[in-house]
Amino acid sequence: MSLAIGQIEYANCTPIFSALQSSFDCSGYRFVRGVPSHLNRLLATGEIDVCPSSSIEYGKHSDRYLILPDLSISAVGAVKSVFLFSTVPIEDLDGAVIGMTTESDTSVALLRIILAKFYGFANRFERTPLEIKAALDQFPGLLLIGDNALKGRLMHDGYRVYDLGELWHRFTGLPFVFALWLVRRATVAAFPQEVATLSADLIRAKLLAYDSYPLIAESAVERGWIDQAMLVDYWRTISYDLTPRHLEGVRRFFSSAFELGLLSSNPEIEVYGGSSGT
Ligand SMILES: C=C(O[C@@H]1C=C(C(=O)O)C=C[C@H]1O)C(=O)O
Repeated sequence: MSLAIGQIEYANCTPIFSALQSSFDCSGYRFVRGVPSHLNRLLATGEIDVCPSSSIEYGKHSDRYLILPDLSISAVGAVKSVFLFSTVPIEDLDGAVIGMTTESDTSVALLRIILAKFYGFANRFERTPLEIKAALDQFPGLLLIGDNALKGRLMHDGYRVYDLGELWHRFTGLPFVFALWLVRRATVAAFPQEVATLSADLIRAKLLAYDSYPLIAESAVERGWIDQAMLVDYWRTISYDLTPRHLEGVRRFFSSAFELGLLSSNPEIEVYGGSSGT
């Protein structure tokens, strides 16, 4: 038996996976790479067991998952990789059709919440696989996440750029949790010891990574397109923790998504190991 672990192929996941794979026994794991929206589907159908998943995936199928403790991909303010790029000021986007990446599930919901609830706008949204320039020829606004957002910022300077982590924080004062580490309840029942070991090792890997960003960045694959100092700065911007305050952010996000009809229920938060995080 091996646990199938989803591995998001973005720079934000490099530190924890590189620490896990270099310092812990991974012989019992199979790593499945992909973008978040694809991995969310594999987790929902049981093709993988554990994954740093779009946080809204927990809200959609909370009956299937538990949340691994002390882990997330979050930001307290700017996140530096979830951007609304636009050709006009955000204040002028009321009524516009906004393009959105096909790779995200959480940030697309966050953008809807920000524009509808915080700005009071009525927009339509269209998923698009187009690259940034072609998309912004067609739409006045475009949501990108992960490496495409980082690259978009580095390689194009003619657009306005709004950081969704920063907008969320400005309007709520709370951290925003983009990803939660989710484990299938069925996997916990079938392989309790393996899940306990993985959960503990991931927390240790996170702490190891916190102490070794410059070293990890030296040989990271992302160095082909981003320099070491920027990569380290990006990782230091992200919060990989899951504190009670982060969980407050998750609850606010879920209740807003529920109010807008983006979730069919407002789920209870259940953390693996029994804590509700409060
Ligand atoms: C901060 C980020 O967090 C992510 C955003 C996700 C989403 O929008 O669904 C999912 C996983 C994370 O990779 C990012 O990708 O830039």
